[in-house]
Amino acid sequence: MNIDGIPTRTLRAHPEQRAIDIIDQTRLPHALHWVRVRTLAEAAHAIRAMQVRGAPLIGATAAYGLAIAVAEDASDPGLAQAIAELGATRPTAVNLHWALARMQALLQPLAPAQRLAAAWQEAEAIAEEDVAQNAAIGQHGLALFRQLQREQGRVLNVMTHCNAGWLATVDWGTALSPVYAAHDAGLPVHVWVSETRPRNQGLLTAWELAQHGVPHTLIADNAAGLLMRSGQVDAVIVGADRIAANGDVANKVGTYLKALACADNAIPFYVAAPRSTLDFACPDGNAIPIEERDGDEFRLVHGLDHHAQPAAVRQLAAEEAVANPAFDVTPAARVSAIITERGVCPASREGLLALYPEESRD
Ligand SMILES: CSC[C@H]1O[C@H](OP(=O)(O)O)[C@H](O)[C@@H]1O
Repeated sequence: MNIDGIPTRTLRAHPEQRAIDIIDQTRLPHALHWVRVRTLAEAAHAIRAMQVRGAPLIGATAAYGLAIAVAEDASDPGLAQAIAELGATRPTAVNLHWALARMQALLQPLAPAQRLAAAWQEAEAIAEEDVAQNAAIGQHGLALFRQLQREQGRVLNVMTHCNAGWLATVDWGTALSPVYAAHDAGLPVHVWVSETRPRNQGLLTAWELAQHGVPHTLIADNAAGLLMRSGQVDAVIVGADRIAANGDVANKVGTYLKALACADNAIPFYVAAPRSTLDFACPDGNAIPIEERDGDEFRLVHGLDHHAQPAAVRQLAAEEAVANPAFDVTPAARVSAIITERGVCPASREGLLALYPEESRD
């Protein structure tokens, strides 16, 4: 897709070379650098090191990573090893595990010789579904924004947290898809971009929005409450890494605090996510694994010369001195609505099953 003529697709497949190109997001916003992924090890590294990040993009990359792995070794042990290696990269985003389970269900019954073509085709299907679903999320979210903007009668001030833009998906984004749809429709929107520590995905959102000329303001995540209490925020919209069957939402750490502040200021709190983020087998937020990442993500300030890092700082920040949970859980009661490709629903089991009746276990 192009927004304002700027390519916004984050993953390019090269079936003839059995490889994919991805944007190395650890180099953004300073440099837009594409990396070719040719092996299972490179695909696993890209996810683990967050060269690719964002729940839907992680899922699509894992699907292609499995297709690349099958080109290396299509045997049953090879398939099992590749699924295990990719599945161990990051625990919270269910999209990764959903994509691997879908690929495994397709490939396991096939003879090894049939697996490569089928794997590549299914990975492409997963990627294209993500594009279409995120575009639909944009339209459903746009309808909500139009209603809010009519009520305000001025520029709509929307806050987001972390990056749930096109960089976090194969295309369009989830939380930012309604923002792009509004921008393209001429609906006046301004975005408060809440920064996230330690990986600074807020800068990715600011970079994206700047590419498209969408008015935005980057803020420290802790400034959100001040803006909400002073009437400068009309809605908050975020992505998700896993939505449990009861509507509890796992997302970048700091999301829960936004939802609490929204409740205290009567501001709607929306979560935008495609089907691959919904986990109907996960009963509630307590069952969602929260990724704990390496403390060096806090200790080392990227962009500076690591070697200049004073030894004393590293000594002070000993192993046990740093906790680095990458996500938190927002209870369904603090979520105003979930925006999916099938429409908008309450954050509840009933609400989700009304949109996805095929998932009912009754
Ligand atoms: C479109 S969902 C994006 C979701 O993923 C981000 O996490 P990470 O950057 O660690 O992969 C964050 O939670 C976003 O909301």
